[in-house]
Amino acid sequence: ASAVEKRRWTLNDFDIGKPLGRGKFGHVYLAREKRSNHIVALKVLFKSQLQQSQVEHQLRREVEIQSHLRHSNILRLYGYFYDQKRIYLVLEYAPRGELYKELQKCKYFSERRAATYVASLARALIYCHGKHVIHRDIKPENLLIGAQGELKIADFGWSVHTFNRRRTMCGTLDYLPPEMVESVEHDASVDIWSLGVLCYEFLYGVPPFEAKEHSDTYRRIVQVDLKFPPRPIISSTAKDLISQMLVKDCSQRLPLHKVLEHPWIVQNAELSG
Ligand SMILES: COc1ccc(C(=O)Nc2ccccc2)cc1NC(=O)CCSc1ncnc(N)c1Br
Repeated sequence: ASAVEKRRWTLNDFDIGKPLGRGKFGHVYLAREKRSNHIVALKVLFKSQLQQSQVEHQLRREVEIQSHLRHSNILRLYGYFYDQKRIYLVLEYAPRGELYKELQKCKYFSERRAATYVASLARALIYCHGKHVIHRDIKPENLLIGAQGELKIADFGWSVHTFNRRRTMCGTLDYLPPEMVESVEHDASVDIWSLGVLCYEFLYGVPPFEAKEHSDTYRRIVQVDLKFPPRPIISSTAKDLISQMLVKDCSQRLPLHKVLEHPWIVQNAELSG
């Protein structure tokens, strides 16, 4: 049986360790599954909170989606169990923690590090789209770092299967493409836009359409008001890739497999990344 084989887990199957952070709707703890000694992250969600936010169906869909996803750049959801008041998610533990903290610490990443992350995210999204799953909420807060420094997409709180494309507004505005901000039909190309926003933020330390007021961010997104600051100095190939992903017409955005062939990625991404 695998290290964390899926059985009817209860809380007694785990030794609970330090708190790892406050994820969406709940707290996350380091934990060890007693039988296998396997280290995991245990996320505790309160049923009452899920009920009042009407996200139980979302969680059920997410658990269903995650059970079919196996990719080194996607954080595993090994399984779940519940008791009277709580639902517990047994998650893969990412030993090097949260990417956004790393970005805050470094201010911005080198072009090699940014390209390595973008390449691994592109591969993870190609894998998801191949399974008709769009993520729709790729942002630094949802990214973790594995033991070898590799990126792990960690929260599918808003993912949907493409056949039931939703118009719901979700997550912060910064990462949403025009079609979601204007809440019209959207498809897998939303993840290409978000990857472009992420690439910009990895290189400059701030998202491209950031503004004080929500309404200004909204306007900058729908107008694709993309500007490249003079500092830090970024290569023209990096700007070219970002400009090909942050395109208003979703059918004109650079497809993910073309992202992996772009000169900036080919010249800068570490293969292992
Ligand atoms: C596959 O990862 C998830 C899958 C699902 C959900 C989730 O809450 N879904 C959800 C919750 C309510 C309603 C609808 C969806 C959340 C995560 N992941 C997380 O919350 C990340 C927890 S923080 C952490 N985890 C590992 N190693 C670390 N070092 C850290 Br820090």
